[in-house]
Amino acid sequence: MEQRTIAFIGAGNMARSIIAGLVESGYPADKITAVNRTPEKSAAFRETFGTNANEDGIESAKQAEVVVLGVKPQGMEELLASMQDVDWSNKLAISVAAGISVSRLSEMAGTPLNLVRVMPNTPSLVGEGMSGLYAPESVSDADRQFSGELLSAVGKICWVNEESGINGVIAAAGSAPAYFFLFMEAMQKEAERQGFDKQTARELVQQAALGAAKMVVANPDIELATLREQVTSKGGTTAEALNVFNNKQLTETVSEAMQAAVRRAEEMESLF
Ligand SMILES: NC(=O)C1=CN([C@@H]2O[C@H](COP(=O)(O)OP(=O)(O)OC[C@H]3O[C@@H](n4cnc5c(N)ncnc54)[C@H](O)[C@@H]3O)[C@@H](O)[C@H]2O)C=CC1
Ligand SMILES: O=C(O)[C@@H]1CCC=N1
Repeated sequence: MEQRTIAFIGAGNMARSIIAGLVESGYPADKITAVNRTPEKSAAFRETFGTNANEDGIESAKQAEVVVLGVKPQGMEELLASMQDVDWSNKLAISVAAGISVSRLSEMAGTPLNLVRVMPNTPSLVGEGMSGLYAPESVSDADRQFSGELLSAVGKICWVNEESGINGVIAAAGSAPAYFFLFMEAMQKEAERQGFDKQTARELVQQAALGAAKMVVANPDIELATLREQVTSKGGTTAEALNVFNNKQLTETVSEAMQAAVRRAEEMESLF
């Protein structure tokens, strides 16, 4: 892929996941700058990943060809307002923030940004990210291609044609690792209750999750329902467990949870 200088401003959990995946994929660490207000946090990027790192978002943005805005949505307005001296005209900006539109980000910057919105997720850390991207028509093919390749270096990508599609990506992928972690946490707890030590309980659960995910990936032509049925012997144990999930309306609960994530993203659009 093309190698441009990239500054990650607000290098926290999400930016760290992308940076780790990028460096692991062979992107030159010296083309990456991680900026965090806390010196210990920025130093950790230098030490762990060999990237440049500092606490000066404005200077780093000025020097970079690509600026990834990685702060929390609550901090975005303050960050962009502090960057009035940055000449955005020849830069590609990438925002990973939930709930802030392209037009709102430009308003915060006080100038029309050449901006791609990305909704990544933390498995980017291990090269298994899933990112949704949205670019307004004004973004060039070269910048679209670069953004797509950047996120492809840390996982899979999909483009959405409407900006509202980003909120759907949040519900199905951005927030989704947390759903699976919660499910696994609950399973680990119960396995411990049933007598396994913590480490064994975790191994039982994580390996089952990994195996299930790998089976899904390895069998794109087999419906998820069929994979489920293959585990479920008539009159057996799985059927009993699934009955409990169905009686407690797991499917409806999952829908409600995903809808709540979308609603919150929409709400944030009016807050920030
Ligand atoms: N954590 C996740 O799984 C995902 C997060 N996102 C988005 O990523 C963004 C960041 O989220 P996290 O990484 O979880 O938050 P975080 O709190 O871990 O990272 C943000 C970092 O920015 C630093 N920071 C704040 N203001 C700064 C400034 N003016 N200059 C330099 N550094 C500054 C903070 O010290 C913090 O370390 C959010 O907008 C969120 O919507 C998107 C997809 C997934
Ligand atoms: O919880 C959040 O708002 C962010 C966006 C997707 C994952 N984390």
